[in-house]
Amino acid sequence: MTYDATAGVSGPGGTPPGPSPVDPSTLPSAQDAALPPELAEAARTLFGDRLDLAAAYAELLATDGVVRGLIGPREAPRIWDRHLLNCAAVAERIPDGATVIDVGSGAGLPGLVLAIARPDLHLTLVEPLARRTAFLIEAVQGLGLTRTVRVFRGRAEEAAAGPGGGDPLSADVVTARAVAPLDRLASWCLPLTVRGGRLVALKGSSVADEIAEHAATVERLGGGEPTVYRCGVDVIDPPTTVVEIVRERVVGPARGPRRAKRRGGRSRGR
Ligand SMILES: C[S@@+](CC[C@H](N)C(=O)[O-])C[C@H]1O[C@@H](n2cnc3c(N)ncnc32)[C@H](O)[C@@H]1O
Repeated sequence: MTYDATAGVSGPGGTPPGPSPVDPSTLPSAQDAALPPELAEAARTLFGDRLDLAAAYAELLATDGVVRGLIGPREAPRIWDRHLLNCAAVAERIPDGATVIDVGSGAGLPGLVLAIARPDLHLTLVEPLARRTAFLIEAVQGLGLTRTVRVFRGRAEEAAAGPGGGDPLSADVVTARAVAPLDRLASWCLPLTVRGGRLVALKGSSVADEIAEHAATVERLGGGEPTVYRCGVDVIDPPTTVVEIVRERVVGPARGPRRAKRRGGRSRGR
């Protein structure tokens, strides 16, 4: 596990080996990441004057991201609607100047997209896999986001415990997309959230079933009632569905069965 507060460089030769060599004729091109004209208005609304930066990230995903096996080749032509716009819409749920931890960032979704759309946020991208964090570090540097984004290599549970015996990571908002079912997500993400802060999980159409199944566990973990919001209404179609859970109570780690207390207070050694 490494804690990279400055999004340090993965220099030439420093990148772990990716998948086996690819036939150059099948390599994705920057063309695949071109913003489709029908999405241009939504992209301008969501990224404003950072649209060029979003386009640079789209290109990186569609080329390097595909070659290094971080996203599937079939995703390249869908990068804007399924990934960038879908994730950027969630920015409306995040308060000004908030600290944000994105758990299971993968290739930077939604964390890097939020950093691009919202320069007022401070983000930590939490991702355990070396190949992915190498890509993230390079992307953060290449896109000029080192002032507001850092990359933590490790699992959410390790970040919450305090990396290398240091301070635990925490943030006002913890985001996650396509990482785990709601019960596991809450157990990983609520400990990373400040009290009164919230988990914002991007979910699909079956979110109501997931909430029904896991609400009791979420409550036990100190979470409030899960609430569903639709983001980007009238901007993207379909809007992005998120479920939010406020960390209402700080619950300690699970303990074993309680021992019966002795009468008369603490026991004395004999
Ligand atoms: C299906 S990918 C989704 C990546 C990205 N969020 C997206 O939407 O494209 C799930 C990611 O979660 C990461 N992950 C799995 N368990 C994790 C944990 N306990 N803590 C942090 N990340 C985790 C995986 O390494 C993987 O990159």
